[in-house]
Amino acid sequence: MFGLFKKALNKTKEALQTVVGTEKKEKLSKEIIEEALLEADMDYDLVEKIVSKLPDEVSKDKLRKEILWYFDTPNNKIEINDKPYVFLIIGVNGAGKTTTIAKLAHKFKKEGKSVILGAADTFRAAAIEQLSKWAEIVNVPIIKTKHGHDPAAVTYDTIASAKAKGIDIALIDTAGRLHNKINLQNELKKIVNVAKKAYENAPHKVILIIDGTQGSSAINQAKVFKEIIGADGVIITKLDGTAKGGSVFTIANELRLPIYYIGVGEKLDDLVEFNKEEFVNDLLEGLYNG
Ligand SMILES: Nc1nc2c(ncn2[C@@H]2O[C@H](COP(=O)(O)OP(=O)(O)OP(=O)(O)O)[C@@H](O)[C@H]2O)c(=O)[nH]1
Repeated sequence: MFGLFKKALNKTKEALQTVVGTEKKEKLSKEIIEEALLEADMDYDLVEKIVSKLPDEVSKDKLRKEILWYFDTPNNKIEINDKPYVFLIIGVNGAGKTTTIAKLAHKFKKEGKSVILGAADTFRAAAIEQLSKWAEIVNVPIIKTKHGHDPAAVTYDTIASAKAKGIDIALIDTAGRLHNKINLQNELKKIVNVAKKAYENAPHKVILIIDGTQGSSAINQAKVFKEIIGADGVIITKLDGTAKGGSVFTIANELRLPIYYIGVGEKLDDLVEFNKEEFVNDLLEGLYNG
């Protein structure tokens, strides 16, 4: 069970070790803990809250309890309880939407479910091509249209096709950047309305993809998406590529949304279901070196 987040926290561990060293520790001083958590990019206010409750010398267990106390995100698993179950994937360009859709498709297929993709990011030709390549690799059908065509129509066709063919899950990609915020808002709202026309329960989950390497700018962009369309939860990508593992706490606290998965690499299997206790355990293992 443990160690699931080791790959995600590899670089963060290295950053922590620049502060605490590499030998195993029973206790750490609260000053060192403060410095290490800030080094891992945990939000300053959060670090201050945690540290204010600590004695001078702190055991791993004590610190685990304090961090979990402030890590106020529910462990929400996605339960596929309808057919088709429709996911709308939103987020800025480059956050990892396309790769994450491929990883989700791969995961659901491994669980024996059928999947269809919808290429509703019609704003960029490359996005349609990229998703088509993934569909081929994962071996799932894809509904697509020409660059510039109506993304709501692609959404409708994807859901209608899932219904007609008895497909379990539809994963729909969306554009991350239009000409401006109003355009983006109008397009996403239209996609949601049309999804409901295709199937009244859709979309079952609107998932916001956040680039874990981007720090506070990613959080501000995520807030814009949450504000204009709403989201049920997030997936944080590229945690393997950053020493900012502490940003997971900031994202959870600022957005107040469940974290469903963490992206830990560019391969199809590099997607880990999030669990806050395990995540904190792995982070503390990095801090106390064991
Ligand atoms: N290391 C690492 N790289 C990732 C992860 N997820 C995505 N990437 C990489 O990040 C880059 C951007 O990912 P895309 O999936 O193309 O991002 P996107 O949001 O769909 O971007 P557009 O297609 O430009 O809208 C690619 O090079 C991916 O391989 C991850 O969890 N870890």
